[in-house]
Amino acid sequence: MDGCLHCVFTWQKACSIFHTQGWKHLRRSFSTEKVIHKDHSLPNPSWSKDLRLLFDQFMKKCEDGSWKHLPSSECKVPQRIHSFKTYFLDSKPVKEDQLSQARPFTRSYEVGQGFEYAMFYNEDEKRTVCLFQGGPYLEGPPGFLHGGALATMIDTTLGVCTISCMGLFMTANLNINFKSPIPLCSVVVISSQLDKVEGRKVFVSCNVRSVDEKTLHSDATGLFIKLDPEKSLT
Ligand SMILES: CCCCCC/C=C\CCCCCCCC(=O)SCCNC(=O)CCNC(=O)[C@H](O)C(C)(C)COP(=O)(O)OP(=O)(O)OC[C@H]1O[C@@H](n2cnc3c(N)ncnc32)[C@H](O)[C@@H]1OP(=O)(O)O
Repeated sequence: MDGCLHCVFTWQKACSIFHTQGWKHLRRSFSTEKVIHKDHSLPNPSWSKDLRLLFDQFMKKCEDGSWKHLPSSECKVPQRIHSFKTYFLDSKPVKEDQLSQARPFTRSYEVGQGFEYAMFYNEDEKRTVCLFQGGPYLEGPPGFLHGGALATMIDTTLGVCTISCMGLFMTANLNINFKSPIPLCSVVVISSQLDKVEGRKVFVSCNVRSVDEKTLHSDATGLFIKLDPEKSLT
């Protein structure tokens, strides 16, 4: 955990405050108070046995320090958001009343209905694993997970992999092969890794497998670009 901000704070809340109230407010939140928010990446009653077992297995792997659970209380992000401020500080691309409604997409459903997931990060191997259970509101074909919901989790996992390794980036390109449909409410493992860095470009990839690893549901590659402070996003 980075040194100077010893607060417990959700990544999601950080994004929300950052987007709705701006960088100054986010910075104030960190400099004047310790804010404690619920960690959404811990087991809850909606988690299936598979998800709990996998979560426990990965928590065990964390004991020797090789893997790290990435809780909602991750502290690194606000410092890394610093590099974003150039882009958002003075721009108002979205109306205030709309921004006040904003919330992180993957945490915007009731518990158990949408995206239930936990992520783990291995710094040495530059890998991030996401244990994902897609709830009933994420249906695509009857009884199966919507491809867009999987794309969201792939983007998020690759994004976290990139951000954990390299700082703040945005997705420029995402290529997904959907190989086998995912039964709704089942658990899959999204295993991602950083493949290559070329200047501002980071190439990452992942595969999505069933819990027993026998089914390859999907594989994907992503290109993330480090933002150029000289350019505005809006
Ligand atoms: C506020 C942040 C809070 C963060 C907190 C994190 C919390 C939780 C983590 C969750 C993780 C979630 C991850 C979700 C990620 C997203 O979904 S981001 C949203 C979707 N993406 C976008 O909206 C991006 C839109 N695009 C852009 O803004 C820009 O195109 C860009 C910023 C990506 C790049 O623009 P620019 O900086 O001008 O780059 P360029 O100079 O044009 O290009 C640089 C090099 O990259 C190559 N390149 C660019 N785009 C592509 C592409 N699509 N495909 C292939 N290559 C591309 C380009 O050719 C340049 O290459 P060279 O340098 O010439 O070799």
